[in-house]
Amino acid sequence: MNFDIHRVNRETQKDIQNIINNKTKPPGALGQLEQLALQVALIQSSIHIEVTKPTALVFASDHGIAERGVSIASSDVTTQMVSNFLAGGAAINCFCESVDMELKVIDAGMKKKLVNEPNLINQSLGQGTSDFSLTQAMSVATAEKGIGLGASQVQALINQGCNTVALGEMGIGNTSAAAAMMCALLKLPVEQCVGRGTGIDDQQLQTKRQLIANSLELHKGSIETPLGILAAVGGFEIAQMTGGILQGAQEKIIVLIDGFIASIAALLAVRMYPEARDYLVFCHQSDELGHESVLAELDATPLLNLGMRLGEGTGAALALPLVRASCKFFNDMASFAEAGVTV
Ligand SMILES: Cc1cc2ncn([C@H]3O[C@H](COP(=O)(O)O)[C@@H](O)[C@H]3O)c2cc1C
Ligand SMILES: O=C(O)c1cccnc1
Repeated sequence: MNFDIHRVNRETQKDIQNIINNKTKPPGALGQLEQLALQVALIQSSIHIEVTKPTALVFASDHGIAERGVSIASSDVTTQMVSNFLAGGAAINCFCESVDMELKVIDAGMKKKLVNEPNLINQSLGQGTSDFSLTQAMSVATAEKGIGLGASQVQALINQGCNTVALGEMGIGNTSAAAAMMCALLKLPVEQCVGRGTGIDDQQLQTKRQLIANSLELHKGSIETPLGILAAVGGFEIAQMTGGILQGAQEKIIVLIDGFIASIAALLAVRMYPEARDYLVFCHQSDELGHESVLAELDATPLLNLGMRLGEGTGAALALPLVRASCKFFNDMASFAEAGVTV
């Protein structure tokens, strides 16, 4: 799967910055919203910026490593939560509704299938990954297929007029996969990457760290490339989120990145195509250990820090009003000249 991703054109950056500086406020007084407006204006290459048909894609899949007691929940909960999403009862449903964002749920490879659910998009890569403490989570071919499937899902949204996509996930055990990927991508020890996920106790955390350290040793021959890392210790939902991010960047839309797991997909995408970074908006800082370092690596200052650690795309949905507010002030706030304000 090849992407044709270009950085934003920065020739107009000075003009855009001038527009922002001439708004009726002290220079820089809108803080991060000013950088956000600049980023969106560069992405859209326009001085009228907007959010159209914003959509959250939640990719759900299971993880063989979940059999090892690395989560407070069993893999069954992945499918149960997907039923909850489809019934409108989860946090992501509430937040999408409250910010007027469309929500789509994708089976990226759940262990337990759901039948007769017309609103569940089937892009299953299998019934969960293999246990990466024993073998590769998936083949390289499957990892590539996942990237392609995620990309096609985002392209379908773009075709319908969406210019802002949020990537979310549901997958019991996926903080183990994401943390293992983080160790491999950043060459950091487990103590700095592996956290408590859903809230495991000290004993489980020790088990999780040991398992991941041993797994990285097992896979050391195949974790030299981003794709190799995804195949060895990643997840089906992480593969599809990565593809979605890359397609969004290729098509120059706003890509909203949620918490720890989505940020690992973003890190992987940026390692594959550094140009993709320009299109990513980092929405919140999760309380999951490791997220802060991943954000620092990506030179990202998240918009929100609410002490959340949920995933599902919840942090991304909550940041959408800030993106809209940035567009609004950029388009409609009076300049000093227009308002006759002299400073
Ligand atoms: C009821 C419930 C709802 C969730 N919604 C998101 N997650 C989050 O927790 C999981 C990752 O944590 P770990 O690696 O510890 O399993 C993912 O499914 C993630 O989306 C949930 C987890 C649970 C239990
Ligand atoms: O930040 C996240 O994405 C996260 C953290 C803990 C559990 N699930 C998701």
